[in-house]
Amino acid sequence: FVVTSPLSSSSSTGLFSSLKKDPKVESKTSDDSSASSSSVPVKSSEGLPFWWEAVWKLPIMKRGEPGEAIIFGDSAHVLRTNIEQIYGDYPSLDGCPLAEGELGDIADGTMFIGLQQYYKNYGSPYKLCFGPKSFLVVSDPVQARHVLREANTDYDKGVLAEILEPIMGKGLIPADPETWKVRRKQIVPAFHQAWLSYLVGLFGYCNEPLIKSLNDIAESKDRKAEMETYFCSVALDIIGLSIFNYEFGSVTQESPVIKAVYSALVEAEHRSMTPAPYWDIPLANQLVPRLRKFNSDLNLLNNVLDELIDRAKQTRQVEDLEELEQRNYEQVSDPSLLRFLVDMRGADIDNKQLRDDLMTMLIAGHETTAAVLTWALFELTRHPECLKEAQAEIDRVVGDRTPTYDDINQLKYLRLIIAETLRLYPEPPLLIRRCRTENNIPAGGGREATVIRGMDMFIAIYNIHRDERFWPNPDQFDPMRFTRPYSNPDIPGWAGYDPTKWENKLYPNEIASDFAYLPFGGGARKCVGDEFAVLEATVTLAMVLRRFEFEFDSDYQTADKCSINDMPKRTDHPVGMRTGATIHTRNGLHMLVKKRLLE
Ligand code: HEM
Repeated sequence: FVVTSPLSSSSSTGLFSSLKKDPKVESKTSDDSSASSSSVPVKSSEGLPFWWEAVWKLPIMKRGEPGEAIIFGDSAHVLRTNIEQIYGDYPSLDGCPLAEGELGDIADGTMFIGLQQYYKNYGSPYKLCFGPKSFLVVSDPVQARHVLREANTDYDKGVLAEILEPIMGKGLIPADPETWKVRRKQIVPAFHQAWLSYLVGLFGYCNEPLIKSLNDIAESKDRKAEMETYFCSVALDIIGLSIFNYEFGSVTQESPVIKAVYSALVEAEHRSMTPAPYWDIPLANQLVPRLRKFNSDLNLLNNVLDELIDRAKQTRQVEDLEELEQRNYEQVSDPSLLRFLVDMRGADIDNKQLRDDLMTMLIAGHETTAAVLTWALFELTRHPECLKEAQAEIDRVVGDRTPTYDDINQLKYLRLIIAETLRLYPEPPLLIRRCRTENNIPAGGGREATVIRGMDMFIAIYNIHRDERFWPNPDQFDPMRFTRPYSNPDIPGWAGYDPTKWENKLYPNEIASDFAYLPFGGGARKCVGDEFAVLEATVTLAMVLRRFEFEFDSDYQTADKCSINDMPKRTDHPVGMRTGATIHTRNGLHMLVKKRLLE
């Protein structure tokens, strides 16, 4: 979930610098939305000195078997990549061009936008070096499908796992393949239908404090609300109650535990942006004030989770999986996912593993949903016609009731709004992988490439979602696009988008789009909380949009800023975009709130 950007210390000269302007590469304008793999031909290997291929191949011959340390392979690759760059006339034998451009394009906290510009110049995949690291950037559905589904066992979470391990331990996201296999099998059934149906009511309950707070704001003199913060709070309350039966109450109060959650999130984000893992240096955790604070917050959080786990274990009632899946949740005093995991027969999990699972869920399921709610409200406020249609649907289906599971099924337009928001603002915008063994990726709409063992990779979901070869008018907010089929015969191996393939599902998924739409990833490591998240976002939007109207707070729209209707990726945009683990606003979503006049 973390976008790594180990950029800040890399200089723009010297062996390990690769980002400089190349006058030979003609930049397309920033409005171009498709990439052309032919814009930068990969140099031919004909006429090469005999030693070049030997230099390139030598480190590969020395690489060990999957599962062994990969440091050598990785360093060797970087060295080669840098040699390729310095002696620019030699081809890249893995088939990928080396991206060159202004460092500022990706160093300002919006890395995914810089990567999109390189994609327009270089196609997919291209290679990027910063500091002592190099990454392959994949921006093609056929290639993404290959890495995530067909060759998924050849890849692991690499640098992401290294960053998250101190926080999430062996939770599902950073877990090594062996641990992951066991835990995934036990966690997936916990997201069963009876629980999800019950949760819809619980989501409604968690939204009540938000509705009350917005009511108070609407009645106040200035009517101002920073909605991103409110959505973060409601998402935290929902995760707390549904995953481990803990009431954060964060919409209405602050507490040391809530602060500790945010500290963990901020630290995960900070680490993702820091080139040198100084937290691994001996004694750093005792001496660096920032790390001392983080460790004490993490301890606090771990203690809370340990206590909840102990309590759940003390009251353990072992049941078979089938019995658990048929629980009548209306009569259960603790409906949490923790309870399910503890009660499952045969799942005698140690406390540390359970804590890692809970922490992972807390972090993975909180900011992501808050972000989709924030950007949905942002886009709906910019598109009043969509907002009106959504409100008419909510009035018709739900009215003043708390939504039920059946209601969510009928709120199709609202779900399309959520899907379209996730297309434009994927959370996270990049997936991270590391190659465990040499692998060839297919050309798709780009070029074939050989990925060597140890190579780090970004799968740039943001680029795929905003490419007009897969999504016509890609920057346009158009929820109804998911009702129209689309194909593009120019992309070999891409089956196109077929709306009939997600009938009876909650959202248009990666199967219907043949991996051109990946809001929840795809393949074996696909999000386990996808339906949970769509239900949660639909309930929250239904309850909020039924009762309130919003307008942008003009205090944030000053003369020196561009219009609210411009692309939020512009740095002078009043809302703006910034990458952390997810796409945040740069300046907050400042709104004026008004009660809705209902007939
Ligand atoms: C809108 C909300 C959400 C979005 C956009 C989202 C997105 C994603 C994506 C893209 C992945 C794949 C990561 C990868 O392949 O590297 C993922 C994995 C995961 N997500 Fe979500 N997620 C959301 C909500 C949730 C919720 C609510 C939960 C739990 C309650 C959750 C739990 C997880 C877990 C445990 C994984 C790791 C799965 C594995 O590796 O087996 N997510 N999510």
